[in-house]
Formats: sequence, structure tokens, C-alpha cells
Amino acid sequence: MPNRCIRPGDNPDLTKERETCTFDTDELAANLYGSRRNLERRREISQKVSADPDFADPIPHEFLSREKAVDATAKKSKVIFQKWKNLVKPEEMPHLVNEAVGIQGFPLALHHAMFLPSLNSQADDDLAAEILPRAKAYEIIGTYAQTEMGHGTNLRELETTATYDKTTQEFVINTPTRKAMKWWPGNLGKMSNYAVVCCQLIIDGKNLGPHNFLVQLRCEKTHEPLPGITVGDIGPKIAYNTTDNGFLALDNVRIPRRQMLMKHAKVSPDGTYTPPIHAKLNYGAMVHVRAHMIYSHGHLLARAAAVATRYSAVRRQGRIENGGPEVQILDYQTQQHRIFPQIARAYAILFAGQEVRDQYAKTLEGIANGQADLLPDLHALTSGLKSVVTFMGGLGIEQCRMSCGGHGYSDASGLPKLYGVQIGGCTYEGENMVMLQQTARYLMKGVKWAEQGKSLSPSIAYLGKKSGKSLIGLKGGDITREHEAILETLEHTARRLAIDASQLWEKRIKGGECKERAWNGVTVEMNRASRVYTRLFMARSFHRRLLSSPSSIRSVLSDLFSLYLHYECVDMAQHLLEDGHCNGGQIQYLKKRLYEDLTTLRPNAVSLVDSFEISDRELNSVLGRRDGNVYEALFQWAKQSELNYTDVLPAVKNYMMPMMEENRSKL
Ligand SMILES: CCCCC/C=C\C/C=C\C/C=C\C/C=C\C/C=C/C(=O)SCCNC(=O)CCNC(=O)[C@H](O)C(C)(C)COP(=O)(O)OP(=O)(O)OC[C@H]1O[C@@H](n2cnc3c(N)ncnc32)[C@H](O)[C@@H]1OP(=O)(O)O
Ligand SMILES: Cc1cc2nc3c(=O)[nH]c(=O)nc-3n(C[C@H](O)[C@H](O)[C@H](O)COP(=O)(O)OP(=O)(O)OC[C@H]3O[C@@H](n4cnc5c(N)ncnc54)[C@H](O)[C@@H]3O)c2cc1C
Repeated sequence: MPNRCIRPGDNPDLTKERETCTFDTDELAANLYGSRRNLERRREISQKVSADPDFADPIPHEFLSREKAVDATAKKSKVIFQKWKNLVKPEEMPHLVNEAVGIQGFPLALHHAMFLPSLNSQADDDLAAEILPRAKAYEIIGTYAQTEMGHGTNLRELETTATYDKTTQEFVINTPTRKAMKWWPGNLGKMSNYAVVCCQLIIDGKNLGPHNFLVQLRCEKTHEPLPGITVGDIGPKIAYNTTDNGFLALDNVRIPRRQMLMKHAKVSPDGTYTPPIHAKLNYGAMVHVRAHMIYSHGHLLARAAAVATRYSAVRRQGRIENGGPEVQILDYQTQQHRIFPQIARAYAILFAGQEVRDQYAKTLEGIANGQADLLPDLHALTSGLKSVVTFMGGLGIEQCRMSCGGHGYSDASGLPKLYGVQIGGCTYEGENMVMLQQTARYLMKGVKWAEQGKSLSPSIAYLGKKSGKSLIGLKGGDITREHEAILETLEHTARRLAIDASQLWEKRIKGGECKERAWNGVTVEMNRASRVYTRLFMARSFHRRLLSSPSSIRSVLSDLFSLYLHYECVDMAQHLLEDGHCNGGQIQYLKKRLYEDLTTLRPNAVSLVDSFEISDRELNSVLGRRDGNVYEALFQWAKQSELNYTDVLPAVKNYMMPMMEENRSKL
């Protein structure tokens, strides 16, 4: 079944790859994006962005200074949020932004990712009615300022205060120390004129913990900082350099009482405090991003896998047997072992990302109706997924980069930037080690509920099941039964690790340690349990997708799922072996199956990444271009380096030439 990416003039190796494809790449892409219509819209947006002169790049971003890159990004963002705003649906916006602007951030990133969601879910009706229409119409730009120079993880110790003044019915917002400055919030430095600022709420001298407040930072007319406000950019970073992550100090800035976000927690004019229905509803914007970043991080890995796979199909280097032409590097088993699991993981993450977004929407609906009972499960799942996916994605992108040899190290590959953006996710929205512990807290409760025979939510239902013997390798040639056997083994392992961690914790408590110190003595094991819980969820989610897929793509998805399961199990072999649930022979069997999967998937590798349906513009990689004509493109790309504007650089003229001249004259 030919892949529809084939076009005349393409690199012949890539064309051959696409001709040997065994499935309909459009069917898989439509399944990935939800429907044929969504796929068509995705293509339409890509084509229209490419054709819009307002989005044209005179030179690639990689060659721009930070200031110029920020400028170009702001210019394009204006086009998106004025000219294009009504041409796309909200759910198409992330694709439009990726396509038009790229992945390093843009002036309205935090406005969309956190400012609007905070206001939507936490502002009371009056404040929402006043501010939301203005924010949605982009009359103002906002961000989410929570992290401080001294505290990011431990929100209980944030130092910024909002002290209620009953006499004027105002909050006084203050930054008491240098390290209490807000530090890191995206788009805070230069773009935003408003922010949701997280402060300790103080009433009558009593600290009621972190709450959110809407604060105007800059004059709406001049954009100058308002009195009492010190604000700016924190400087260059590994990536996200078109984002103005910022600092902010507030010197006793007064805001009206109604600018506290009071949908859940409330302060009445006389200073009476009413707590929310769930203590952590103030943390809702973080759950929003965690729930959405899974999918977007899956897409980052998908891009890297697309670059590495296509490039490995056009790159020829060395021979496997003597004689004949040099081989495509994609034929080396080590190359397949590096790249194919990344393709499978990218699909797995995208599928899980879609499921968790749906779960988030349901939870939000419940909260709107006064029911927060789905929140703990969602918080545990998003915390685990955010941690596992960003780490897995970072490792995967780095594998893809290394698999492209020297050219992978060049910005022309697009891979270094992808890596920088991906690993940012290990830190933001809660450092991974910290978030895994949030998941572990929930697992520990789950273990107890299971012991007590209580009902368990779907994501931890496995904690209540009984383990049988692992049937890996004992299910004959039936792939469906093999998948089930592996999933059951993963369930056993996730359950066993959670129970072991719980017992280790209890043992320390019984030994005399307080709960918290005992916890710190077992967190490595706790986090291990959280990771396996998360990886089990991802495997189950992929399996659900496989079972519901149309027959036209069932076979290739099943091959991919097999590789995914075999790879994950070999990667986690230590956990499978530790309690004797699996034996060495079963791990050998899984490895053998994995190597078979590499061979099975080889003919479909290029087509599997074509089905990610990432346009050349969005991919932004000379090595990953759809037509595979990389060498000429590499030279054309390098010619644009600013060092090539002149043959003899001032740096050479001013320093190197005189040095050589002086040294020559000494002889
Ligand atoms: C154009 C359109 C674009 C659309 C874009 C949409 C999506 C965007 C996708 C990508 C984003 C792109 C760009 C954005 C890039 C970067 C943005 C980054 C932003 C930030 O980083 S914001 C700052 C984030 N900061 C953190 O995450 C801090 C981490 N720390 C914490 O969360 C907490 O301090 C803590 C670790 C959870 C501890 O808090 P604490 O109050 O001490 O609580 P505990 O005692 O540990 O727990 C008590 C109890 O509460 C439960 N809990 C904790 N948190 C939550 C929560 N958020 N929700 C629900 N429940 C929660 C916890 O489980 C405990 O429960 P128990 O039952 O066990 O008691
Ligand atoms: C690209 C980027 C964008 C960001 N955007 C925003 C934004 O828009 N708004 C905003 O408010 N913030 C933002 N942040 C800040 C980010 O949310 C914090 O950096 C993050 O929550 C981690 O907090 P921290 O920096 O205080 O790290 P720390 O907590 O100091 O972590 C340092 C180390 O200590 C460990 N550690 C800390 N506490 C524990 C614990 N309890 N148990 C075990 N280990 C622990 C961590 O695991 C880590 O290894 C952004 C950060 C980045 C990198």
C-alpha cells in the first residue's frame, strides 16, 4: 500500500521506503488526530501557514540574535491572534502556533497555558465577567507568577504575601526579600501586563496558605511597569529563548479585594475566610498544564523520531557485508534499536496524552458541579505522566540526535532545540522527583484501600487484583494473548513495587521514625513504584487504542505495540526479575522478540513517522525533510550563517591576522 508522501524528485531511498509500506499512512494519521476531517484541517493549516507571507522567515531563527528572534515571534503572534484568530478552532491553536512560530515559546504562551485557565477555573463570576472577555480578546496579556527565586517546589514556603486590609478592602501584595522575587514565569519579563500572582494569604496576622491574585503589572497604554513593580527578563536559557521568562518584585502594591481569585476560596469584605471544597483547587492551573503537556511532549519525541528515521533512510555509510553499495544506516540493528522504540514511545505518549486530556475535561466538569472526587486520581496520573514522559522524551530525543552522527549535533537537524525544550518539562510544572512522590502518595493510599477491599478508581484497579504466574513466553504464537500476558506481568510488577514501597515505609515507621522522615528514606523506591504505575497506564492506554483501531491499521499498530511492550519490559527487566515473577529465560525471550520486532517494523519505519503528519516547516530540520534531499539543503542552510556574510571576519582581521603577522615577524 503506497504511502501518500511519495513525490517526484524525492530522494530515491526514501521513495523506496514509502513504496514498501504495508498500511495506509493516512488512516493511521487520521486515527492519531481523531478523524479524517482533523487530519485534513491539520494539512490545511500547514499549507496556509506556509503560503502566508506574514509568516515568512527571511533567515532561519537559528541565526537570529535573541532579541531579533523575540521580535520575529511577537510579530507572528500578532498575526495569529488577530488575522488568524477566527480561522481556527481553539483545539487547532497549538498546531497553528507550532507551525507558524515554532516550539521555543511566544508572547501569549502563558496567557493560554495558565493565565486564562486560572481565571476560567478560579476567578469568581464578577471578576471573570470583567477580565475574561478582555483577556480572551487579547486586550491584555497575562501570565502565571508562582515560582520565586528561593522556592519553586515547596509552595507552602512562598514568601510573597497578600495581606488583607479590611479598612480599604484591599490586598497589599509584597515581596519581602530578594529571594522572594518571582523568578521564572514565562512571558513575565517583557510581554505581560497582568499576572495571576501566587501569594500567601494573610488575614488578621494568620497565614492561610498560597492563593492566587490578579495583579496589573504594566500600564495598559505605555506598557511601563506600574509604581511599586520591578519586572524584567531573567536571561538566556538552554531553550525557550523566544520566551521572556521573568522576574518580579512587588513593593506593597494594593489591589481591590475582588482581585483575589475567589471561585473556590473566598474572603468577604469583613475578612472572613471560606475555604474551598478541595484544598488544592488553587493549584488547578498546574494540573491543567500537566494534563496538556503530555500530548505536546509526545509530539516533540515524534518529531525527533521523524528526523532520525528519515535521515537514517537516506544516509548511507559503511557495509554490512563485503561488496555492494554502502548501506542505509537504518539497516544497522543498533540504529533500529535506538530509533524504533522512540517511534513506539511517541505513539504511546500521544495516545496517553489524549486520554488524560479527556480525563481532565471530565474532572473539570465535576468541579464545576461542586464535585472534586475525580481530582486525586487525575493529580496522581498527571504528576506521574508528566515526570515519566518528559524524562523518557529527553532520553529519546538524545538517542535520536546521536543516531544522526555529526549532523545531529548541528542546529540544522533541529534536534538540539527539541532536546532543550523537552527537558525543560522535567523541571517546570513540578520537578520530576517531586511529582513522582505525589503519585506515590496516592499509590500508598491505593495499597491500603486495596487491603481493605475498597473500590479503586480505574488507574489503580490493578492494586486490588491477585497475581498469577507470569505467562510471558508461554502463550505460543498468539500475539493477542502475548500482549495480555505482558500487560498482566506489568500489572503484577506495578502492584508489587507499590506494596514493597509501602512495606518499607511502614517498617521504618515501626522502627521509630516519624512518617515524614521514614518517607524520605524510601522515596527512591516510592518513585520507582510511581514510574511503573505510569508506564503501566501508558501500556494499557496504547492497548485500548489498538483494540479500538480500524482493521486497516490494526496490524501495523499491533507490531508497534509489540515492540513497545517488549522494549519496556527489557528496559524494566530488573523489576520483573527482582521478586522472581519472571525468570532469566523469559527476559531472553523478550529480547529475542524485541529483535524480531525491529526486523518486522523496518519496512514500515519511514511510513510510521510520515503518519505523524508533521510538515517540513513544523519539523524545522534539514535532516528530517520529507523529500530526503538533505545534502544540498545542509549547504544552503550553512551559507546563511552570519559568519559567512563576509569572507574575512573582523575577529580575524583584528586579532588573528595581527597575531600571525607578529609571530611571523619574530622569526
Ligand atoms: C495557544 C494555545 C496553547 C494551549 C497550551 C495548553 C497547554 C500547554 C502545554 C505546554 C505548555 C507550554 C508552555 C509552558 C511552559 C512552562 C510553563 C511552566 C509553568 C510552571 O512551572 S508554573 C509553576 C509550577 N510549579 C509547581 O509545579 C510546583 C510544584 N509543587 C507543588 O505542586 C506542591 O508544592 C506540592 C509538591 C504538590 C506540595 O504541595 P503541598 O501543599 O505541600 O501539598 P502536599 O502536602 O504534598 O499534598 C497535600 C495534598 O494535596 C494533594 N495535591 C497536591 N497538589 C495537588 C494538585 N495540584 N491538585 C490536586 N491535589 C493536589 C496531594 O496529593 C495531597 O493529597 P493527600 O490526599 O495525599 O493529602
Ligand atoms: C522553562 C521553565 C519555565 C517555567 N515557567 C514557569 C512559569 O511560567 N511560572 C512559574 O511560576 N514557574 C515557572 N517555572 C519554574 C518551575 O516551575 C520551577 O523551577 C519548578 O517547579 C522547580 O522548582 P525549583 O526551581 O524551586 O526547584 P527546587 O525545588 O529547588 O529543586 C532542586 C532539586 O531539589 C529537589 N527537591 C526539591 N524538593 C524536593 C522534595 N520534596 N523531595 C525530593 N527532592 C526535592 C528537586 O528534585 C531538584 O532535584 C519554569 C521553569 C522552567 C525551567
